[in-house]
Amino acid sequence: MIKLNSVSKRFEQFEAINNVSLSIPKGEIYGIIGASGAGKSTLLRLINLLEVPDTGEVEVNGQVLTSLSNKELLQARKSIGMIFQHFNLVANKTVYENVVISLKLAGYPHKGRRSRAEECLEFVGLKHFVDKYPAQLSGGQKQRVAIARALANNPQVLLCDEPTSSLDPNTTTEILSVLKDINKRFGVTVVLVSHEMEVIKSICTHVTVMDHGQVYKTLVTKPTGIAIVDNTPNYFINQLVKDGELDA
Ligand SMILES: Nc1ncnc2c1ncn2[C@@H]1O[C@H](COP(=O)(O)OP(=O)(O)OP(=O)(O)O)[C@@H](O)[C@H]1O
Repeated sequence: MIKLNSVSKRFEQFEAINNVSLSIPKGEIYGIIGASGAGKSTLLRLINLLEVPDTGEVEVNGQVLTSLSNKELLQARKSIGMIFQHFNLVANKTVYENVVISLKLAGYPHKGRRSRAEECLEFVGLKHFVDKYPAQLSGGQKQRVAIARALANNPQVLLCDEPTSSLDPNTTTEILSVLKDINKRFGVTVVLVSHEMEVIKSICTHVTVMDHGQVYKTLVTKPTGIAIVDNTPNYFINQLVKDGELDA
């Protein structure tokens, strides 16, 4: 369970998050949507204290993060993974090194690091990519590496900041399937920030609509399921002909 109690965050004079209270139930896929600048990313970053609130309390898995010492916070953050729109991989490190980094930082026992990193890469379907560099991967593959890295320390929560916004529809489908699988198999609570309505509707069971730094409304939703994307040449031609754009 994640709880925000009357949380506010200012950037200079600008109130990016204004007195937000929110409860995110354990084991759910929770969406946050809203217009650009509504405060979605800031809200997400407040959950693991990447942004420190000016006022209010943040509680994750029964721990009030806002009351912890820096050392205790580092420990608590092990149970909160995060992925980003632009993947944030280290360019001069291999796929394997990018994943093992998070194990090293968390003080994971040296002996088990390789097998744990490989296990996570296998889960995201990239076991044979261990020696590649980020530049040699597609966007979807880069996001899978980032997911493997986020999963390495067995988090209970996965924060996702626009994870599919740089990806094409087909790859978006793949990544959403991975997120859903993580939620189902490991019971990880997924918090998904996106401006893409179809993404939010497809897998979320609860959705908060943000507006001007505040919660506008929270709804319990029924996931519509992940759309299968047809990317055959004939699909594109049929769409173009149907729309009258092309003389077949
Ligand atoms: N580090 C910062 N310094 C100054 N202003 C910031 C900072 N981070 C966010 N803001 C401002 O806070 C507001 C909310 O930003 P945020 O990124 O949370 O919105 P968002 O809903 O995620 O938008 P988008 O969909 O465009 O990413 C914006 O007006 C933004 O310019």
